[in-house]
Amino acid sequence: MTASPRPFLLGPNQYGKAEIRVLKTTRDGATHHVRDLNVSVALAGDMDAVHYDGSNAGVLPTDTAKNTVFAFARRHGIESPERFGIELARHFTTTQDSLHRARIRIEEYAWERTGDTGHSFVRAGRETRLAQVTCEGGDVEVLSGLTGMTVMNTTDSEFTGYVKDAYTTLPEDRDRILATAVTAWWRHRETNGAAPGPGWDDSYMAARTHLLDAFAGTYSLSLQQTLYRMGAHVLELGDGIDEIRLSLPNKHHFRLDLTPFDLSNEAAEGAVYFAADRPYGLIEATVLRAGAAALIPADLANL
Ligand SMILES: O=c1[nH]c(=O)c2[nH]c(=O)[nH]c2[nH]1
Repeated sequence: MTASPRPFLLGPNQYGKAEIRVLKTTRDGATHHVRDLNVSVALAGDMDAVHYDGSNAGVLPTDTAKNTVFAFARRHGIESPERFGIELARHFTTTQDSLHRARIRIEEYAWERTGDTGHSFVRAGRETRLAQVTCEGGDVEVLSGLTGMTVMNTTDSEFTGYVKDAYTTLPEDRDRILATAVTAWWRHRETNGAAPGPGWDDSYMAARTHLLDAFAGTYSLSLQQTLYRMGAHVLELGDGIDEIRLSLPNKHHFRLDLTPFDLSNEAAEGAVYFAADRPYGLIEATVLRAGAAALIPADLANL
């Protein structure tokens, strides 16, 4: 007797351990160094049996994935989020026959030194560094990125000449504040996980600088134009970066009408603004090197 076909089929699936918080210290005499990561492991492969029949024979426990992260931090150290992700992704896919794809997503929190002890730190109020490494069929894809890099220009930004319909009330503005919290992911051309020439940490710092330089250096006619300039600057000056995806919330600052209080409030006078937190415009785009494929998912939240 042949089994009747299943009415419901298993679709795309993955499993793993999310948000493994690991802090690695290294000591250079009295000078200590720290790397503070939040690591998420997502594994995929031959997982029909566990879903259909409850057979765990091909399932590496998520608890083991967590232990592996801690053990690798001790055994290999954490040179950079990208390198650590590559080591982990390769490990899972090369040691377990049932696992065909490993995706390691890492957030790094920055600490700055305080005092002169060599072992005292203050958590930096900076952006969060991001890395994602995907290992599948021997190929390694490395994305680097950042989120929460809040920037503002208090002039050199306008928004005029836009479409006006029956519902448009927005006044044209030739001197507005432009502020955003940058989320960016960029893709490294190398598919075998080789570090870019300057190394992962310097490559990251360079891309961050290029984003900031383009934001500060662009006279903005729209956040869309600023976004494109920021992405293009990273592709132009970065080392081996083919694609960058940016998500820029427009953190609106509305210049107030203070005439009821007999006060003018022009930008040129040093105006007062209402910093609105929502709703916000959300400007998102990928910028690509000509000839490169768009491989970074459009929905960065699901990356
Ligand atoms: O830079 C901007 N782009 C827009 O598309 C837009 N829409 C809007 O209301 N304000 C702005 N600002």
